[in-house]
Amino acid sequence: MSFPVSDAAFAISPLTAEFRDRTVEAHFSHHLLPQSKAQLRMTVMFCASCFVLFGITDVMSLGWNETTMLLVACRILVFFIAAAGCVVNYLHPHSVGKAYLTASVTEIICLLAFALAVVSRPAELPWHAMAMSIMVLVIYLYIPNRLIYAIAIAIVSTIVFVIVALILDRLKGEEMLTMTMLLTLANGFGCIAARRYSLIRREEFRVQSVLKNLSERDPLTGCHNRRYLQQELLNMELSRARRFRLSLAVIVCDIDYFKSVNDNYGHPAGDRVLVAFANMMRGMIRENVDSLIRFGGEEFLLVLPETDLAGGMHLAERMRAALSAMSTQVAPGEHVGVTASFGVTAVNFATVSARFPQEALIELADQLLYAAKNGGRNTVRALDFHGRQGVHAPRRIGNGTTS
Ligand SMILES: Nc1nc2c(ncn2[C@@H]2O[C@H](COP(=O)(O)OP(=O)(O)OP(=O)(O)O)[C@@H](O)[C@H]2O)c(=O)[nH]1
Repeated sequence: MSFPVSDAAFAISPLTAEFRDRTVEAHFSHHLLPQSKAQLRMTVMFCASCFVLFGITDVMSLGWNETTMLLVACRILVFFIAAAGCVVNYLHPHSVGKAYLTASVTEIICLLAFALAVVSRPAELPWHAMAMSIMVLVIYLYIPNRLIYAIAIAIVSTIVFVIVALILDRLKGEEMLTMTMLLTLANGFGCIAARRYSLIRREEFRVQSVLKNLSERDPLTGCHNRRYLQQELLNMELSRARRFRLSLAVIVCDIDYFKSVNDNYGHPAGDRVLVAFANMMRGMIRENVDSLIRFGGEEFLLVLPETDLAGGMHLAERMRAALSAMSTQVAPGEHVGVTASFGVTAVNFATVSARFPQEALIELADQLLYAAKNGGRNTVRALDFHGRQGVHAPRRIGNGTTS
């Protein structure tokens, strides 16, 4: 996972202790999902098992009668609801919402069953108050859930418990006050600790994302860098295309006579031209599908999944035409226009079955780029990749000519 990051993207809402930006929050949740699901499974089943085990105290307190049977049945129901939630999460390993739903539903059903035990065994109210404090802490700190859901469930259940205690009228005034204060403290400390935990995990995620971006992206243009292309992206896209027998196109492009831009207008002006070129190309590709890589100084590479040679050529030609019609302001009143040369290749895994090193595809696109440079620049050269190179004469488009 990698996405362009800015400080603003990592702003956290003080109310929810989550990232304000929903996309960043979704990245964060998915990043933690395997760990959260494992923790959810373990904690929910452990809590549900303990809850069933406490059925022994129902039998010891009430004997074996209809109320006891109802309580034990409720405890077993909680266990099965928790288990069903775990199965649902196992079947939907990528769903964050189902993890939160399982946590919340199990907690609510468990608290309802607990309320029944409290009403059925009113003499043990002080013990139930202690159990309630522990349950509140478990909700805040032990079962992974959104903080706002945990707060809502813990506070509402505490209020309901206090109301039930008042109705049962088993405690003296000062006992009632002590119990309410202890439950309030459990909620306060639980909430503060859960909030801190939530903030610390998000800060860790922010640091990790920033480091990942530094290692995978070019700081000037925000494009992915060559390291990311060679170590992750190309291998991943080639494997996917091979698995589903799809086409994959690669475009390599390089600004023509870029040295003269630096020489005539200065290095900062050259930087502006590079950024403008990268932004222009980024605006023309499919978001979250295609990738734009800064391959070298003024050389860029595009990886286009599910794209054949015709599609790659069409895009390269549109980019070539757009760049040659564009000018970049490099100083007040000073504009620079540049052109670029393009090499395009595509491999179709419906027909190519032989394995080849991933560099071979880039090498062919690079050779086509240099053919475009030698052929006069501001041109697109394209050739299908067959697993071997140089089988056909490259097709040349651009400058109004196609052959
Ligand atoms: N401003 C700026 N210039 C860069 C950057 N990276 C590389 N360059 C410059 O890009 C220029 C590349 O020049 P050459 O390799 O000679 O290529 P060219 O002038 O574009 O000529 P052709 O590619 O043959 O059309 C060099 O002057 C590098 O210093 C950068 O990040 N910013």
